Amino acid sequence: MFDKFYLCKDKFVRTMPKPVTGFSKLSKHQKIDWLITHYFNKDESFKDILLAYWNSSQKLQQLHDEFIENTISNFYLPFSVAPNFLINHRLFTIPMVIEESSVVAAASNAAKFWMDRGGFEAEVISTTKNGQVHFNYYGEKETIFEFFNTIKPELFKSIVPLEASMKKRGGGLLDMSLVDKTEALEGYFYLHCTFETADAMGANFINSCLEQLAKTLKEQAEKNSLPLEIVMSILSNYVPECLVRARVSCKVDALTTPEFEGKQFAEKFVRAVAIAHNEPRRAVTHNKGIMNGIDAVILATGNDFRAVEAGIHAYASKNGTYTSLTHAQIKDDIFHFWIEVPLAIGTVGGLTSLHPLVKVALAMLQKPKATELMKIIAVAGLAQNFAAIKSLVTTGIQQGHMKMHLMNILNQLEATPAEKELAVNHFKDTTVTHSAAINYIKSLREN
Ligand SMILES: CC(C)(COP(=O)([O-])OP(=O)([O-])OC[C@H]1O[C@@H](n2cnc3c(N)ncnc32)[C@H](O)[C@@H]1OP(=O)([O-])[O-])[C@@H](O)C(=O)NCCC(=O)NCCSC(=O)C[C@@](C)(O)CC(=O)[O-]
Ligand SMILES: NC(=O)C1=CN([C@@H]2O[C@H](COP(=O)(O)OP(=O)(O)OC[C@H]3O[C@@H](n4cnc5c(N)ncnc54)[C@H](O)[C@@H]3O)[C@@H](O)[C@H]2O)C=CC1
Repeated sequence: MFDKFYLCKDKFVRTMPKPVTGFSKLSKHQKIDWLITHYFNKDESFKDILLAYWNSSQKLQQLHDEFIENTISNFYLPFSVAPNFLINHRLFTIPMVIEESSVVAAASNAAKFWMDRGGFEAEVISTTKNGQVHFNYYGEKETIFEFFNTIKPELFKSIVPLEASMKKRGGGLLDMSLVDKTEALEGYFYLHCTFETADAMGANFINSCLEQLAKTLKEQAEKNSLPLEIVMSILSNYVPECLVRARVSCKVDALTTPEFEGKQFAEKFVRAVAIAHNEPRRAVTHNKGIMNGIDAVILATGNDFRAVEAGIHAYASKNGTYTSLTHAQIKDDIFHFWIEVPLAIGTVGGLTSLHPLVKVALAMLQKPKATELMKIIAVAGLAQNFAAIKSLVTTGIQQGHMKMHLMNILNQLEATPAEKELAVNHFKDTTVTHSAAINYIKSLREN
């Protein structure tokens, strides 16, 4: 498999396999064979695994193959649902795609809890996206600002054909301004452009507009003998003007359950959120719990989770310190809990109309507009955070999480269906730990 071994600091190290050219032009089978030869010591069992995940429908498999490049197989994640989400008085079952046990149970648990207490309220605060044309200019500042103001109508005109359809949908380029960043970086300016993109996330639409704007800017600069150099044109995934808020509230007494007293629970809960507001080490984990919900719906609805993640974490740091995305308070004996997150997502475009399971997810959500989906996603994040904090300040996270994780441990131990049934019963009233599960299965097998 490897070309040769060589000695390095008294250890034998295997050399890297040879680089390959033209890999992208090989067929799928050839790509797999190349990998099996060069990385798997010709062990065909790896090939069997890859092939076992191919879809039996050739058409469906080809669709997946063509989503990205150099595809060799499919990587499954569970497609799950969390029912009983009452959002603005409408009941939803939310599709979730995630690998981590207990997330869906937690979302369902929080949904059920709040359904009995009036449900979630959600509102979209704003929907504006943005992008920049970054350029270098080392001349007089006054000249470039004057030039920009003169050619602004020309810039708008240059993208008219590109935005015609988007305009019909109520979207398009909203405005443009010239930003001077020379204090941060010598000679650095950018055109800051704002857009509405209706039901699309809009990345490709915005990028096309920006590239045309850059071209026009360059042409006009040349006409006016202005020494201006375009560096790049790209949308921003920081979208603090594309914001959604979701909230729950109820009387503190209404939080009382057989396990805990409402006032004490609410105070501890508010304290936990305050800790996340004041300590970045906690804030990161707190927000990770929120992203459990958000990412799962983003994935199920075919949206771009990298874009959403990057934007949300930047928003969590907007005041200079990384902090909680959720807020909680008790006012006049009412418990309030809310989230505010930027979400540039789409219900058309991208993968949304291509992946058959995304179609199922969007149909399950009653074919939402992008603004509706923003609300649902924010609610999923809030619910997830509520469930996690509820556990953290009462039973601790491990009790519920490990109860759900038990099946993964049993699968690792290759437990039989009978062993699984016995183990689930055994751990109903006993805390699950990895070693406790191993010992239990061991004891079953010894007897
Ligand atoms: C795990 C639970 C829900 C158990 O909670 P429980 O009270 O033991 O649940 P239950 O068995 O009494 O069932 C009540 C309801 O919970 C849901 N539920 C319950 N079990 C299931 C299941 N198997 N499948 C689907 N739904 C389930 C379901 O809605 C069910 O109602 P029903 O369907 O019976 O009418 C609870 O302990 C919980 O919410 N824990 C929090 C778990 C969590 O947050 N997990 C995320 C992973 S940990 C992490 O990554 C984030 C973290 C924690 O670090 C973030 C942070 O620090 O902030
Ligand atoms: N930095 C980033 O976030 C980047 C993301 N991307 C990718 O771009 C994709 C998203 O870009 P989009 O432009 O949204 O997708 P897209 O390129 O599929 O375009 C969506 C198109 O749908 C049409 N459309 C039909 N009905 C519409 C409606 N009701 N509202 C709005 N548009 C409607 C419009 O022509 C619109 O331009 C994602 O796959 C994302 O991963 C691409 C480049 C960079």
